[in-house]
Amino acid sequence: MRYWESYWRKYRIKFTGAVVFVILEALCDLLQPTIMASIIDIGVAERNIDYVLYMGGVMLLVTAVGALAATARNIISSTVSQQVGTELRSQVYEKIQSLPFAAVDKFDRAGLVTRLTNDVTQIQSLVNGMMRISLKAPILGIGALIMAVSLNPRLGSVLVVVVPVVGVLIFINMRVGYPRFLQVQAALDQLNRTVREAIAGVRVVRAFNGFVYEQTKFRDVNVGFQDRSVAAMRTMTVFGPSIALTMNLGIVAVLWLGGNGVHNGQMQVGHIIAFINYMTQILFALVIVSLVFNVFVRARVSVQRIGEVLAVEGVPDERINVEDDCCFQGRIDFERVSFAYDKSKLVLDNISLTCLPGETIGIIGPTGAGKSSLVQLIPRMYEPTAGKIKLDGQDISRISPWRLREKMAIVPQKALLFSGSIRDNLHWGKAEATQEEIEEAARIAQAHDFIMEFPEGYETRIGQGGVNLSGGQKQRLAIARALVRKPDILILDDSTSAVDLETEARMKQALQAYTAELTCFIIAQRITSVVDADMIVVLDGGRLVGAGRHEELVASCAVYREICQSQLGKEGC
Ligand SMILES: Nc1ncnc2c1ncn2[C@@H]1O[C@H](COP(=O)(O)OP(=O)(O)OP(=O)(O)O)[C@@H](O)[C@H]1O
Repeated sequence: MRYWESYWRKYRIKFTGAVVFVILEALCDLLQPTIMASIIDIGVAERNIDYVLYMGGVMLLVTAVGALAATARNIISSTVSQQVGTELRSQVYEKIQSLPFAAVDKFDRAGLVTRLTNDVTQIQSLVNGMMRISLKAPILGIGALIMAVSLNPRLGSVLVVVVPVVGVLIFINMRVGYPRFLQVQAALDQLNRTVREAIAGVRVVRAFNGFVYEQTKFRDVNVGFQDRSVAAMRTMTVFGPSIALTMNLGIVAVLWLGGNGVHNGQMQVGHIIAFINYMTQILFALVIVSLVFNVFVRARVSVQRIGEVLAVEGVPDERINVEDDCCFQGRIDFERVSFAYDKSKLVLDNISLTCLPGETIGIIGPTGAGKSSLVQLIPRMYEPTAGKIKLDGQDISRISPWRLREKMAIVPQKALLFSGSIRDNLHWGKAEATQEEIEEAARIAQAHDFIMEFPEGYETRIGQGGVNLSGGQKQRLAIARALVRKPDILILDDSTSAVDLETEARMKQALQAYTAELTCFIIAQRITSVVDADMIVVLDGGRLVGAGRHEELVASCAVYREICQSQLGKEGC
C-alpha cells in the first residue's frame, strides 16, 4: 500500500465531509446569478417591489448558507491538513532514524532535511487546498457552465469555443510546468546543502578566510534557485493572462450577441447579466485551477520524494523481541569479510581475524586504510559485502542491531555532543545510570576534574554540538558517555586524537582495569595508544597486512615498522 493511501483511509470521512460543504458552498454561489436575473427581469422590469424584497431575502438566505458551509469546510480542512502534516512529519522522521547508513549517504543529509520540512509542508498545503479551493473550482466551473447553457443556449455557443481553448492552454501549462518545478525542488536541495555546510563549518570558513569563497558559492546556488523558480513561475505568468484574455474575449462576444438579442426583443437584460456572472465564475474557476496547479505540481514532486524515503526498508527495531538481558562474552570472528560503500571500490578486502573476550585490540594503518569501516561493521552500521562476522560464534546478521548495540559502545572519530547539560549527555550512555556510575565513567575518561571546574559541574549546559568545550574535552565526554553504558564490547575510533599525551596516559591506565573484562577495539594514529594492546591489527589499503603484539609486528610487518619508526624513531622500534 502506498503511504498516502493510509492517510486517505484515515481521513476519508472528514475529507468527504469537507467536500460536501464545498459542494453546498458552490451550489449557493451558483444560485446567486439566477436569483439576480429574476430580480432584474421580473422585479425591476415589472416594478414589483414585493418580488424584489422576497427574492432579495432568498438571496441573503442562500448567501448565509454558503458562508456557514465555507466556515465548516475551513475548520475541517485546516484541522485535517495540520494533522496530516504532523503525522507525516513524524512518519518520515521515524523512517530517517531507522534508515541504513548507506541510504542516509545516498539521500544526502540536506536532502533528507528538505524532505522532512519543505516537502511535508507542500503536501500539507495540497491537502488544505484540495479541501478548500481546489475542489470548489471545478465544481463551480462545471456548475456555472451547465447553468449558463441552460439559461441561454444561444449565448452558450460562445462557451463552446472559449472553454476548449482555455482547457488546451491549461494542459500545455501543466506539460511545460512540471519538469520546471522538479528543477526548482532540486535547486532547493542544493541551496539547503550549501547553507548547512557553510553553517556547520563556520569555524573552518573563518579560519581559512573562506568567507568570500563561501559567499560566492552561496550566491551562485541562490541565483540558480532564483532562476529556476523564475523560469517555473514564468510559465504561470504567460498562461494566466492568456486564459483571462480568452475569457474576456468571450464576455465581449456575449455582450455583442446579448445586445443584439435585447435589441430584437429575444433576450432579457437580467439573463445577459446572469450569463456574464456565470462566465466570470468559470473564469475564476479556471484561473484557480491553473494557480492550484502550482501547488499540485510541487506536491506531486514532494509526494514522490517522500515516497522514496518511506520505501527504503528501515533497520528493524526489535526491542520488543528482546526478552533476555544476556551478556555477550565478546569473542568476535571476522571470516573473509569484504566491504564496499559503493560497488566500484572495495574498502575492506577479505579480512579474517579473531578477537578473544577480554582482549584489547589496537587497529592501526595509514589514513583511508579502512579502520573505521572495519569497526562500523561490528554494530551493523553497515553490512559486509561478503563474508561473515560472528559474535560468540553467532553470525551477527542474525542478531538484531538493537540487541547488538545495547551491549556495545562506540566512540566515533568526531565527538558529537547534544545540546543539554553534561549530565544529559552522559545519560545517553545509559538512561538509568546513577550519579556514582556517571562520575566513575567521567573519572576514567579523565573528564571529572574539568567538569567540576565549571561552576555548575555536571549541570553545565553544552551548546549545540559542544561549541563551548575544547576538542579534547568533547572527546573525553564522548568516551565517558560510552563507559557509562558498561558495554561488553567497547570501540574507540581514534577518540583521543585531541587529548594531550599526559592525559591520554592517565586515561589508558584507568581504562586498563575497566576493559579487563571486555573486548575493546582502539583505533589510533599514535602508536603509543596501542603499543600495549593484546593484539595490534595493521590495515593498509583495505587489506590486513599484520596482526600480533608490538614486538612481533616490528619484526615481521613492514607497514607497522614504518609507522613505528616514523613516530618513535629507529631506536624506539
Ligand atoms: N560513507 C562513506 N561512503 C563512501 N566511502 C566512504 C565512506 N566512509 C569512508 N569511505 C571511504 O572508505 C575508505 C576507508 O575509510 P575509513 O574511514 O574506513 O578509513 P580509516 O582507515 O578509518 O581512515 P582515517 O584514519 O583517516 O580515519 C576511504 O577510501 C574512504 O574514502
